[in-house]
Amino acid sequence: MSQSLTIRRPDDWHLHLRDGAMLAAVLPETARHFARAIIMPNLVPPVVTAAQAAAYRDRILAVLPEGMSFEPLMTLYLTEGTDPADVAAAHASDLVKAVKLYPAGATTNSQSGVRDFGKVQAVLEKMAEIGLPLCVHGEVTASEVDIFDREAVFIDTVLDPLRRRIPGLRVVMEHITTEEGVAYARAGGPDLGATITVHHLIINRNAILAGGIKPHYYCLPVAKREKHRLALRNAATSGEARFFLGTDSAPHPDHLKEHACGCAGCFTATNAMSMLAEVFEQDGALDRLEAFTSLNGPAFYRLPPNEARITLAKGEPVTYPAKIESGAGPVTVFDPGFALHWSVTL
Ligand SMILES: NC(=O)N[C@@H](CC(=O)O)C(=O)O
Ligand SMILES: [Zn+2]
Ligand SMILES: [Zn+2]
Repeated sequence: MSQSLTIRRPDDWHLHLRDGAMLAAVLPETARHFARAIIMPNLVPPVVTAAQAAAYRDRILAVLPEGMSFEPLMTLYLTEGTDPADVAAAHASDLVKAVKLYPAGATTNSQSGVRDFGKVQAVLEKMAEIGLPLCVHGEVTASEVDIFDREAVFIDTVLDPLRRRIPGLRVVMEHITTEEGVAYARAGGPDLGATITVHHLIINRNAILAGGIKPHYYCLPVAKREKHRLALRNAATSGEARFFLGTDSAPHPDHLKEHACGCAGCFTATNAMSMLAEVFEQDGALDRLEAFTSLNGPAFYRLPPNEARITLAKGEPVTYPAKIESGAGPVTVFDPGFALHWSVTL
């Protein structure tokens, strides 16, 4: 018997589109299935001001293929020099949907991020006042903290004190990877959300390190032990409003992934929905896929869910390209390590 599932068109609440030829190459991979996405601002140089966000939005829309519709939801990269008035104006004009906090040095292109939180207190207070969410890459960067502990330590030593200092600040814990992240998100009120990637639902740290080093499974935050993957599966498939999809699809050309100092990031835009349907089916939770991909994110961001629908159909194993061409060389599509049977049919 063939099976199919119709859900509201999904959105991606954490996406890297890059710029130039890479942008043109990866945008259709997302726009094929997703109506909207929160666009990460970690370009070089970063998207710091409202004017830069408006220009980036125009560059994205300029390379959107004929016949595709897609709405980029822009973000600003928080720096110690960010002007609260510029942030408020960008929000008031409806251009910007969130501000992104990168602790300096935490991840790809985060060197302009925050070192001294005292310097961003005023802008965070302004954001709390106007209800503009702060998207947080939640890892400490101290070299003495083990890389597998950096998320849990961040929650205790940075995120929780920050939320206490600025009551009412709306926060999205981006790409959570630990049971501590799940528990903290669950304990927060309606002003706290958390995105979960597709790849962190599928791999644990063995995928990166056992049987030879696998650079295409390396991302930040790095995948953790199996118990953490299971906690993420439980959260994503629970239907709980605070958890929603942010793929963190993060393309890097293969020559920079397969490198002595390989870049962090998994490229999942191409097969994200097929992988998610497979994962939710494995967990007997297909009836909660729509909440995760299409309902909980808009509700957190106070946007209407999409009216359009997509249909996923189950059949013979799906074929998808192993790599896409990017102008900067091929980009490997994330390989979940098992066959996918669900495809987006319309
Ligand atoms: N997730 C990643 O491993 N990489 C992201 C940055 C980020 O989201 O931390 C990137 O921009 O490549
Ligand atoms: Zn990040
Ligand atoms: Zn990211």
